[in-house]
Amino acid sequence: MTKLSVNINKIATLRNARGGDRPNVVQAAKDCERFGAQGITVHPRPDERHIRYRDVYDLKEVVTTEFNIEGNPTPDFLKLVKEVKPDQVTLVPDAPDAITSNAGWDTIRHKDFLTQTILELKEYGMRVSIFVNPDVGMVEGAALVGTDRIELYTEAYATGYRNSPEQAIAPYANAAQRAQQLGLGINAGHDLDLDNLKYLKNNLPELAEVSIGHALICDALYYGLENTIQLYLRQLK
Ligand SMILES: CC(=O)[C@@H](O)[C@H](O)COP(=O)(O)O
Ligand SMILES: NCC(=O)COP(=O)(O)O
Repeated sequence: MTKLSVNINKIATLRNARGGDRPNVVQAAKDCERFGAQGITVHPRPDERHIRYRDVYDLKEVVTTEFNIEGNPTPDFLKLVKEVKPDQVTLVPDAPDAITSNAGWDTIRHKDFLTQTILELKEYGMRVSIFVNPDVGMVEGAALVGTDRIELYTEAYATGYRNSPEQAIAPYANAAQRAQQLGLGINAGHDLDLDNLKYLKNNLPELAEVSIGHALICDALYYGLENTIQLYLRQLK
C-alpha cells in the first residue's frame, strides 16, 4: 500500500495572502484526514512564506495520521522538529531563496553532516527520510548515512512523463530497486499529479508514501477537497 500524505503548504499560502485565518490550516489538515488522507506533510521555510513555525506546533495537536515535516536541517528547523517530534522528518537541502525544492542531497559530499544529524533525530524517536535524486550512487550514499527512508525527488519524472513515460520512469525504477536491496524505505514527491501518479505507483511497487501538495490543492479548486483526495487515492490503488 502506498500512503497519500497531503502537503498543506498551499493552504497556508492562501491564508497568508490576507493575513487573517482563512482558510484555517489546522481545520484543513483535519478535513484532509477526514476525507481519507493517510498523512499530513508540511515544509516550513525560513521566511515562513506559507507554513509558519507556530502552525507546526498547532498541527501536532490535531494530526492523527502520519505527520511528516520536511525542510532544510538548519538549527531552527532541528529545534522545531525535536520539540514537535513528528512521525517522520524529511531532510531537504533547499536554499532559503529557492522558490521550491529543486534538488536532492549529495549524500557522498554531505555524508558526515547527514550521519550526525540523522543520528540525533533518531534519538528523538522520529523516522528519518532524506530527499534524493533518482541516482543509484546517491541512494547508495543514503544507505551509509543511516536514514530509514529516501524520498525520491520526482520533478524530473513529472516533466519527462509528458513526453515519454518509459524514459521518465527508468532512473526511478533503478533507484528504487537499489534502495530496496539496501533496506531503505521509499517515499516520493514533487510535482506529482492526477496524470502521472498511477504510472509512478505501478512502476515502483515498493513505494511506501507520496507527499503531494501543489497539484492536489489546485485540483481541489475545481473538484473540491474531498473529491480530489478520493481521486488521488484511487490512483494509488
Ligand atoms: C520536498 C518537496 O518536494 C516539497 O516539500 C516541496 O518542496 C514543497 O515545498 P513548497 O510548497 O515550498 O514548494
Ligand atoms: N515532498 C513533496 C511534497 O510535499 C509536495 O510537493 P508538491 O506536490 O507541492 O510539488
